[in-house]
Amino acid sequence: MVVKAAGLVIYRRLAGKVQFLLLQASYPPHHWTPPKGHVDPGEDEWTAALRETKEEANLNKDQLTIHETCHETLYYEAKGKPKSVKYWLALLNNPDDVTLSHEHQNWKWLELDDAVKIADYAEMGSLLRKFATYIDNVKV
Ligand SMILES: Nc1ncnc2c1ncn2[C@H]1C[C@H](O)[C@@H](COP(=O)(O)OP(=O)(O)OP(=O)(O)O)O1
Ligand SMILES: [Mg+2]
Repeated sequence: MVVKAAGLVIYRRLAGKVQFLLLQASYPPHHWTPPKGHVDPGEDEWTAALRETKEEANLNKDQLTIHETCHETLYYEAKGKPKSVKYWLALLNNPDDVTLSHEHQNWKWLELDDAVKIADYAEMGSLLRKFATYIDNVKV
């Protein structure tokens, strides 16, 4: 059985630069990921992605422009079990504050190369690069 999770890759535009939001887990290995978490029984991935974003970063759907057609699913092994994480891309409309839950100890807004470095896992790096290309092509 695959453990399902979902989240949002949130970015903002600041001084002409695109920055991605990454949260650092408050437990080992203190890894950095976008807001995301487990899909509850009976819940779909979209609903879980929004719920986890609210719980982990205190950002609501109405603060975001979600690019519904830009999404990707990562597959990896976590705690000995196969896990899937579906991410959608979302713009934070205004430079609003992030508030963390106890699950995270820090957050950063990072431009693409720094985000790829801190996110560490190769597939997450590819996902961020793909989403950045999508952002470059978004008509503003
Ligand atoms: N993209 C990835 N590829 C491989 N391993 C990863 C990746 N992201 C995180 N991990 C590792 C870090 C941890 O050792 C383990 C579980 O991390 P993660 O999937 O972030 O779940 P989590 O239990 O910390 O939080 P959540 O409840 O938000 O899913 O997998
Ligand atoms: Mg989580």
